[in-house]
Amino acid sequence: MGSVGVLLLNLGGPDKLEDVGPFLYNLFSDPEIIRLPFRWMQKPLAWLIATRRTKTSQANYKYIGGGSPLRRITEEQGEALKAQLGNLGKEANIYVGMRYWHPYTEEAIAQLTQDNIDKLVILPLYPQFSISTSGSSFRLLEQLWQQNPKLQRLEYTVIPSWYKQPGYLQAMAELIREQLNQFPNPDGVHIFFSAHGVPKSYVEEAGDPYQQEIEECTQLIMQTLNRPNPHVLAYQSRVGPVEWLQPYTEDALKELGAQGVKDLVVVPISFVSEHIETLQEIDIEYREIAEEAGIHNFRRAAAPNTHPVFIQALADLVIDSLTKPNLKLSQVTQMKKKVKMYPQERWEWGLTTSAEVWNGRIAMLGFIALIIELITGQGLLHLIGLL
Ligand SMILES: C=CC1=C(C)c2cc3[nH]c(cc4nc(cc5[nH]c(cc1n2)c(C)c5CCC(=O)O)C(CCC(=O)O)=C4C)c(C)c3C=C
Ligand SMILES: [Fe+2]
Ligand SMILES: [Fe+2]
Repeated sequence: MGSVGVLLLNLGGPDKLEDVGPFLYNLFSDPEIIRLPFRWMQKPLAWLIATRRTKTSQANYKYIGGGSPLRRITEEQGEALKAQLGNLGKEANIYVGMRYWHPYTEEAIAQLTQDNIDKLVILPLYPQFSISTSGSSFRLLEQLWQQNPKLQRLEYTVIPSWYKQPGYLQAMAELIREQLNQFPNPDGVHIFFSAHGVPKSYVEEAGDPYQQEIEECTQLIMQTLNRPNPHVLAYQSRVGPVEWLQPYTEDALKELGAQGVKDLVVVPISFVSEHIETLQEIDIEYREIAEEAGIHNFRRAAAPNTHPVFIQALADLVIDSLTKPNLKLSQVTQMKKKVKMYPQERWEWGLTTSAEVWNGRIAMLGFIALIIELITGQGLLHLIGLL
C-alpha cells in the first residue's frame, strides 16, 4: 500500500474570546445539535441563541485562559500518533478536521486531496458514537464526498466508535489509578464517571447508541481497573429546555454528599482531551457543588490527551482498520430507529407524512412564540436562559 492519511475528527473550540460567538453560531446551526421542523428556521434561531449565550460562555472560557485548548491538544495528539505509527513502521499523514471551528473539516479535506494519499482512515476522537458528535461529522463528510469526484475515487475506511479498544481502557484505568493512589484509603474512594449528556429523545426516539456505549464503556473501564471501589455514572453539560439523559451530574453529586461520601474521583469519559467541560465545568462548578454537599476530597482524572498508552491505542486502531474490510460513511450514518410512541409521534429523519403533520403544527406554534418573544422580550427561551 502507498501513503496513508488519518483524518482526526473533533468538535473544535474557540481559540480566543472573540471566537466564542461565531463558534456558538456554527454549533447551533447544526441540525444534529438542534433539530427544527423547517430548515429556514435553523440559521435565525442559531444566531439568536448564540448571541444570547455568548456572554455566559465567554465568562466560562475566561476561567480557562480565554480560549479552548482543544486545537492545541488535538494537534499534539496528531503529532504523537504520527510518531507512534512511524515507530511501528507505518508512515502516515495526519489531518485534523474540526466540526465547528478551525481547522475546519473542509480545510482538512482540501489539504488531504492535494496530498494524493492512497488510503484514508477516518478516526473520530470520540470513543463513543453519538448523532450529535461523530454522527454530525460523518454527515458533513458524506456531503463533501457527494460534491467532490476526487474524494469519490479515494479509498477510505471509517472507525465509528472505539470505546472497547483495550489500550484506551488501559489508559483510562491508569489515569484513574493515579488519582485513587493520592488518597490514604484508595479502595474506599467513590469513582464518579461523568459523561457528556445528550437529549433523551436522541436515544429513545432517534436510536442514538450513545447511552448504551457509555454504560458499556464504564463497565469495561471498571473491569480493566480491577479495584473494589464503588462507582456511579451521571451526565453533565445539559443545554436548553428538553430532558437530557439522567441522572444529571449535579444531582448525583448532591445525592452522594447526602449519603456521607467524602472522597471522590471524577472521570470524564466522553472526550479524550481537556476542554471547557473538564477545566471549567468539572474543576470549578461541580467541585463547588460537591464541596457544598460535603464531598471535601474531590479529585479528577486527567483526560487521556497525549498519554503514551492512549497514543499507542490510537495507533493500534489505525493499523487494525487497515487490515479490516472498509467501512463506508453511508454505513455509519444510518440510524437504527427505535419506536417508542405512537407512529405519528415518533422521531423521523427526512420528510414523511407523520413528520410533516408534526412539522406543520410545531413550526406554526414555535414561530408565533418566537415572534412574540422577540417583540416582548419575555417567553420560554428567556426563561431557560437561551435568549
Ligand atoms: C462527547 C462529547 C460531546 C457531546 C455528546 C456533545 C453534545 C452536545 N453539546 C451541546 C452544546 C454545546 N457544546 C459545547 C461545547 C463542546 N461540547 C463538546 C463535547 C460534546 N458535546 C466539546 C468538546 C465542546 C467544546 C469545548 C471547548 O473546550 O471549547 C458548547 C459551547 C460551550 C458552552 O457554551 O457551554 C455548547 C453550547 C449540545 C446541545 C449537545 C447535544 C445535542
Ligand atoms: Fe457545556
Ligand atoms: Fe457539547
